[in-house]
Amino acid sequence: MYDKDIKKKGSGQMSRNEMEIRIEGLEKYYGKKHALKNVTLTIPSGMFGLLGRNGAGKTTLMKVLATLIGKQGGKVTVCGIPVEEAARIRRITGYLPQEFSMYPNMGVYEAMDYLGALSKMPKKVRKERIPVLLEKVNLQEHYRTKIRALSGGMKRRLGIAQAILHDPKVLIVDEPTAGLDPEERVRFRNLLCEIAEDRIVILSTHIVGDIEATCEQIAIMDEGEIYYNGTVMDLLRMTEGKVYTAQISRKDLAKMKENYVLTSMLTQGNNVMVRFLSEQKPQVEASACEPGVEDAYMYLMQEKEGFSHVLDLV
Ligand SMILES: Nc1ncnc2c1ncn2[C@@H]1O[C@H](COP(=O)(O)OP(=O)(O)OP(=O)(O)O)[C@@H](O)[C@H]1O
Repeated sequence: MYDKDIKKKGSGQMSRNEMEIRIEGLEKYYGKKHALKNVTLTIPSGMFGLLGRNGAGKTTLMKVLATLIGKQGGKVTVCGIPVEEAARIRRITGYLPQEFSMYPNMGVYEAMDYLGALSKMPKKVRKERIPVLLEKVNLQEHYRTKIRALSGGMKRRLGIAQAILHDPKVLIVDEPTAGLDPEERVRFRNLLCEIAEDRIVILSTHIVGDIEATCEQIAIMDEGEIYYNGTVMDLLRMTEGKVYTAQISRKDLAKMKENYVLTSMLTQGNNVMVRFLSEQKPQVEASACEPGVEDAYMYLMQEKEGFSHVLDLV
């Protein structure tokens, strides 16, 4: 339901404690499947990235925060409100799920207006707010366009507009850039950064580039557990001095793969430019280089699972 108090008490007036999500010892099971294992995390305001491969538990965590599913153990508060108080949380939270679909036969403005009416937003407020939001997501020229006729990127942007229609303090976005072309992906990330100026925005993704470009604070999840929580800068520092590049001949590639975790390869004629991880100075002729988030992620997974398993990720 639309909460008039949100207008009166903007996020700018909230105390620091109120503008964070606290998760302590969170446990979630689907039957016997242990999907979240003792998850402890504090999410501050701004853009927060949740990175992990498919099945890591990201969607499950997002759904608990959005009060779409319950939990079995632990304590979770969103801006000071316990997740058990679902109605209060929903008033301050916007959610864009992985599979987002919205009334395909309605026009863009019509659908937004309908959603606003459903949440009891007064007509006057809808008339003021919807045009501002559609301009923010760059759909101002598509008021009458039927939703089914929008491109994937436009639909995603409309998804954001509907998720922030009630001016939530928290926006949760699950895997938003999958399937978008590079231009749309950049536009979408920039939009999220803008929205995060005075909110908590959680971006869950398995695409390292999305995190690298937008988030200062991140968490890395795997098999229901948090393996890293901190700044991107600190994550990169962990991998400093462990990333190398080398030009090798194609015939040496198999051997290289046996000995090192390769984080990228670029074929150049009969040669291959490889980027790889090595704790010590490698035996092959190679130059040290600055780590990127992808290198750091692979390094972390190698630490966690051992060399042979991480090869499956490449
Ligand atoms: N409703 C469900 N019933 C049973 N198991 C589930 C259910 N939903 C998710 N799981 C399992 O819980 C684990 C975590 O799934 P989750 O969807 O949260 O991961 P994810 O990181 O979001 O991955 P993806 O990006 O593929 O959605 C997976 O092993 C998944 O198979």
